[in-house]
This record gives sequence, C-alpha cells and structure tokens, in this order.
Amino acid sequence: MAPNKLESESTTKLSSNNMNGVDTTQTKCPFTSSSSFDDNGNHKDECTIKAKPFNTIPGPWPSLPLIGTQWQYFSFVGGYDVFHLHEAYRDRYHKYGNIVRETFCGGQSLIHIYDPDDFEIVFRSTRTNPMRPPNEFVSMLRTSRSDQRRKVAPAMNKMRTIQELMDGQNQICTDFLEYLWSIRDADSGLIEDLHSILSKLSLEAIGFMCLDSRMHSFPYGKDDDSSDVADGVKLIEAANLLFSSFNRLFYEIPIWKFISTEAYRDLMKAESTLFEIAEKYVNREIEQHESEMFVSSNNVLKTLLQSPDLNRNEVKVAIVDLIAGGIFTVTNAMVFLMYTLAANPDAQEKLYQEIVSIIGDNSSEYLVRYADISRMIYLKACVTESFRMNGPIPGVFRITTEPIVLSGYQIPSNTPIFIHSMTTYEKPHPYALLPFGFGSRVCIGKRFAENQINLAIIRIIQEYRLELAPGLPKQIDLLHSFLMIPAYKISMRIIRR
Ligand code: HEM
Repeated sequence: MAPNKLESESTTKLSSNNMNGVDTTQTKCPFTSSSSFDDNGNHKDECTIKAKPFNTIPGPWPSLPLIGTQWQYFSFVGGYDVFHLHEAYRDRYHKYGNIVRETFCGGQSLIHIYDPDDFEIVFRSTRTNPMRPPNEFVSMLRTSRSDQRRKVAPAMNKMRTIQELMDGQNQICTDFLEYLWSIRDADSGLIEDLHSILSKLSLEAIGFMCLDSRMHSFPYGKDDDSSDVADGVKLIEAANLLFSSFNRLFYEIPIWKFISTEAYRDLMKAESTLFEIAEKYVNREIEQHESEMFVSSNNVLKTLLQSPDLNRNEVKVAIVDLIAGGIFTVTNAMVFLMYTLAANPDAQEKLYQEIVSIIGDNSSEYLVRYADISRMIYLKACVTESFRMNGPIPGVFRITTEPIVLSGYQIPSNTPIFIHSMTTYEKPHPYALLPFGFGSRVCIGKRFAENQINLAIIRIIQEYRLELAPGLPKQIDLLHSFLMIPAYKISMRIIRR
C-alpha cells in the first residue's frame, strides 16, 4: 500500500501542479539522442524503426484460441476475478515491468502502460483526436460519444454555472449535515454504510446542477413527497447496477452478444430505470420553465435545452449520462477522502484549522464561496493526496492514432492502451496523477466534481470530527467495479465540534 503523505511538503507542491498546464518538454527517443517528436508534435519514424517488435511485449501467457489471455480472470485458473482486476494490474506491473500486453477475445491486444513518460507520449500523440475504445454494449444504446461530448461539454464548462449554484449546493450540504446527525447512533455516534449515505449527497448535488431539482434521496424540510424520495433511492440503485454490469460485460467473455446474460439484463434494467426517472424530471422542468427557458440558463438542463444541436431525446440521454457518470465517481472520491482524514487525525485537525482561519467555525452563519475554496491550500493537498492513494477511476483508455514507441516497443496505430495512472502514482511526474484524465477527452464533470468534493468536505469537517469505527484498517481496501469502490461497508463516528 502507498505510504500516507498527508503531512508531507512534497504533496503540497505536487498538488499545486496544474494538470492541464502540463510541462510540454519533449520526450527523448530511447534509441536516438534526439527528441522523439518532430516540430508538429508527431512521433518520428527513425525512433519507431529501432524499437523492439510489438509481439515481443511481455505479458500473461499462453494466449488461447477464442479467449486470448482472459482465462486469467477465471478465479479458479487465473487467480483473479473481475472485481480484483486492480490486483491483477498491479501484480503484472511488478512481474513484467512498465509495459504489458494481454489479448482479448478474437485476438485483440490491449497494452497496459505504467510509466508516466509513456503516458505523456500517448496523450501527446493522440491529442488532436483522442479516442477511447468503445464499450460495445454502451455503443448499442448511444450515438457517438465524442459527438455527444461536443454538444454537452460547453454546458458543463461554464464556470459561471458552478458559481451560480453555490447557494443551492450550500443548502444541500446544510440539509445533509442535519440528516447525517439524525441517522447516527445516538450512543456511539456511529453512522453505518458511509458509501450509501454519501451517494445521496452526490445525487442531490448532481440533480440540482443538471435538473435544477432536489431529488429527495434523503428527507429534508416539511413537504417531502414520498414518490420523489423513492425516485432518489431508485436512481442510486440503478446507477449501482449499471456499473456492476459494465464491469462484468467488459471483462468477461462476451456471450452477451449471443444470449441475454444476467449482466446484460442488469444493464438494460439499469438503463431503463435511469431513463424513466430522468425523463420524469426533464419533462417536469420543461413544463415549469418553458416560458423563462430562453432568457436564463443557470443550470445544465436549461443550457442543453437551448442548444440547437440537441433534440429533447438527446438532452434526456445526456442527463442520464451525467447523473450515472457523476454519482459514484464523486461518492467514492468522498468516501476515500473522509476515510483517510478519519484515519489521520493530525491531518484532519490541520484541515479544520485552515477552514476556521478562512471561514470561521459556525457553518450556519456563513455560506462557503468559490473564492474561499481557492484559498484553502491544505484542503487541495488533502484532496490530491486522497486521489493519489485511492483513485476512483482505475486508469484512462486511449486508442493510438499513429505508430509510436512505448518503453522501447513498437506500437502500431489503432491499438487500445490502458494508462495506469493510478498504479504508478509513486513517481513524481506531471503526467503521473491524472484522476480526471487528460486533454480534450478530460472528464467533463471535473470542475463540478472538484467543487462539490471541496465544498462538502469543508462543511463536514467544520461541523464534525470524524473517527473510523473500531476495527477498520488505516488503509481502505478496494474492489474494481468498473470504478474503484470500498471493499466493505464503512462505519464512521461523527462527533459535533
Ligand atoms: C471525482 C469525480 C470524478 C472522476 C475521478 C472522474 C474521472 C473521469 C475520467 C478519468 C474520465 C475519462 C477522461 C479521459 O479519457 O481523459 C471521465 C470522463 C467523463 N466523466 Fe468524469 N469523473 C468524475 C466526476 C464526474 C461527474 C460529476 C460527471 C458528470 C456530472 C462526470 C462525467 C463524465 C463524462 C460524461 C465523461 C466522458 C467524457 C467523454 O467521453 O469525452 N464525471 N471522468
């Protein structure tokens, strides 16, 4: 496990790196003394020619007909199952080194890379047309992802949107703090199943940003409509089912193409629930705001509805994708951060002191502003360090768009590459830690997610001291469920300050 560096100075320095303003110093070719890129940033051929052949890249063996090297994910033969892929990836790195080749069904190679110098080469060489391998099961349900991104990203990138939403997001946090207090065990102060509780906060925050609606996933105020409360719960369950079905469909042998497997049925069920609920809220918003829609655009839904590029159905699909993509990434990042702070009381106290020095100790008196967050240097260090120790996404995919050389091996065009930015985070490098990906395919929820995590953690730490439940280890154990999730239910004690 990675050592905890919450107190280290180097972390603070690392966290001040702007990951999108990465140093663009050109990488050296290992075989010639010159840069491996020409003036246009393209990889030079002379370097490619001197590299070792693609088929000599080390990796698991043998590659069997039909199933390639996927036998390694049958736990009874290969020792790993689909929920422990992160262990398989880490073990392969230790066994084979910085570059590993595995073969999927039909002989398709997948290259895993672990060296940040190689990450840089892949990101630079694909920067004009960054593609990720399509998930065939998702492609069936959606139009082109990059096309959808082009239409949706502008609505998400308006920083004004996030600043304008701060009052509402502060109110959600206030309600959540009360909810948290109300569900704790009065004697022990313990709250059970932190993940499930935080997913409600994430859903409320994303629902408010996307739909301008509260999703009622936890009770607040007097007038809670029970059918809406049920919607919030159903949305979370459906998003959970979606990711667990992704994990199975992506890594298991694709018999779903021929017969309807359980994972495939789960995917369909999750999609239809998500779509049905999103449709209800989108329709409600359309009816309520039809008259003012074209004068104000302070939430994502209104901005999308004003886009001439998107029809109503595409707006609903975009909203489903944002909600499903956002709930658990933010939830897991929050769980990992709260866990690490609870396990490191000195760091938690230092963070509390920073919060008090900037916004005081009374959360009911003062609403946190975006400008306050940007002054909290230690908070940024804690969030970055938590991403380094436990990233919510196991890595980033790209498909090569031209021949390149990685770790001394030739890589042809059109090769899927899995960039393990979360496995080799120990090496300080501007490309080593990219929890939100990189370049023009970077996460479109990044700004919202960072703001939400910062705001929620400020409000929670300002109000409560966190302690891990007795018996929990200092380092959290994780499972791979397309995203990285906690391996067990986490209980935590909250103590009002
Ligand atoms: C801590 C929270 C989050 C993390 C760590 C995260 C991480 C990522 C990563 C690594 C990617 C792939 C980027 C690449 O290939 O370079 C991605 C893509 C994406 N994320 Fe996030 N994400 C988070 C939160 C969110 C939220 C809150 C939303 C929506 C509200 C969201 C929506 C998306 C979408 C739609 C894409 C696909 C973009 C495309 O296809 O171009 N994410 N995210």
